[in-house]
Amino acid sequence: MRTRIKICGLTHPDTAVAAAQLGVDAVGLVFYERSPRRLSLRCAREIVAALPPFVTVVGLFLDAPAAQVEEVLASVALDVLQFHGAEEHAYCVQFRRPYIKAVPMGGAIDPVAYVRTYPDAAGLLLDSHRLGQAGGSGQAFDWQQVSQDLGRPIVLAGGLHAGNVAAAITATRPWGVDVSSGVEARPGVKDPALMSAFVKEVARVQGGYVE
Ligand SMILES: O=C(O)c1ccccc1N[C@@H]1O[C@H](COP(=O)(O)O)[C@@H](O)[C@H]1O
Repeated sequence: MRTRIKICGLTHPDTAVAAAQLGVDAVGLVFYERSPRRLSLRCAREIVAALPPFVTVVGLFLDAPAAQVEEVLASVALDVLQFHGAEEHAYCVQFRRPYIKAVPMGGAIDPVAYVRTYPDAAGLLLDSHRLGQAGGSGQAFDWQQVSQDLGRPIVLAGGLHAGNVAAAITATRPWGVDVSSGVEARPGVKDPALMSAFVKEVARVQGGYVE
């Protein structure tokens, strides 16, 4: 099975298109106010308008008021919602969109509990933050924590980059990988060369990349 790739925190149409041309499956747009990758609605619409078809657009929110999520949904064509905070199940389902729920793998967290709490999540995104922290730290967590099949698509995140993603995939066999800071020149600015190296490395570890 091919490991899907999401690059998160795109802030410019050109880099979003570059990501699509590299073959990524999904791009993430950040609507968390305290993130250096946070987008205005106008910028988000410009990115979506620039993308070719068949690229999933994921909107990242962190404990946002429901009205804010609705406001974004009313003007930006998001395919999937990513909830990265302490959002409860009833909150996540109210938008009637596919969603993925971030699991804070820092500390003594049992991801199985999240499978039960979010039975209709399209997938669980395992990130390295602790419960109550924001996530997107650029730090990896101990992949040995992902030792069992959760019976749900897993997106591995947290501190991934071209230098460690092969080991991460080998250790956890995720449905997909998600990277943000590991392909950036600086916070909020993606580096096309780092994005390319990341995508090539994912393909290489699966024996699928031919230059
Ligand atoms: O990108 C952010 O600024 C962000 C802010 C708050 C929560 C999550 C955030 N990003 C997501 O965090 C993971 C891991 O990111 P990284 O590769 O370790 O930088 C990823 O899903 C981002 O989408």
